[in-house]
Amino acid sequence: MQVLKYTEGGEFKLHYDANEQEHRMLTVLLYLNGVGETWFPLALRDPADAASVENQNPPRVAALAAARQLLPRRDGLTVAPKIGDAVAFYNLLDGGVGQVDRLSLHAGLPAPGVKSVAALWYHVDLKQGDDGAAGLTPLAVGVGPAAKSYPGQGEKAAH
Ligand SMILES: O=C(O)CCC(=O)C(=O)O
Ligand SMILES: [Fe+2]
Repeated sequence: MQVLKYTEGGEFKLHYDANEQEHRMLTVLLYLNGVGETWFPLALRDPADAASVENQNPPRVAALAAARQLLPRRDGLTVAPKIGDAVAFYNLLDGGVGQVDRLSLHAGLPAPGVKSVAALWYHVDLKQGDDGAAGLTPLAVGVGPAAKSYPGQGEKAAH
C-alpha cells in the first residue's frame, strides 16, 4: 500500500499503474479525506464505436495521444469521491494475465486542497507455460507496491 499526500495544486499526471514488468492487475484507491478527483479519460466510451481506442487497445503512445484531446469532467470518467470512498479498477486484460488495458489510463487531477489517497495494488506474477511464450499463468497474487516473494503457486500472500 502507498499513501499519497498532495498539497494544493498537486497532481499525478496521466499514467498506467501496470507495465510489462510490473503486473499490477488491480488497483484500489481509498480516498482518505475526500479531497480531489481521479480522471479516467478513456473509460466509458461507446463500445459500439469500432474506431474507438478501447476496441484496439492501442500502444501506450497512441492511448496517451488520444487522451490528450480529452478533458476532465467532460470526457471519460471523473471520480469525485466523498471521504472514505474507494475505487477499484483492473489494469490488465484477460483477467489479469494479458496486456496492459489501455483504458486504465488515469490521472490524479490538480488538488483543490490537501488530498490524501491510499493506493493498493494487487499483483499477479506470471510464469511462462512449458510451451514457451504461450500459456502465461498466474503464479500467485500478492498485495503491495512490490510483492517480491511468493509462498508458492496458487497461494495468496499479503505484502
Ligand atoms: O491521486 C489520485 O487520484 C490517483 C492516484 C494514482 O493514480 C496512483 O496512486 O497510482
Ligand atoms: Fe495510478
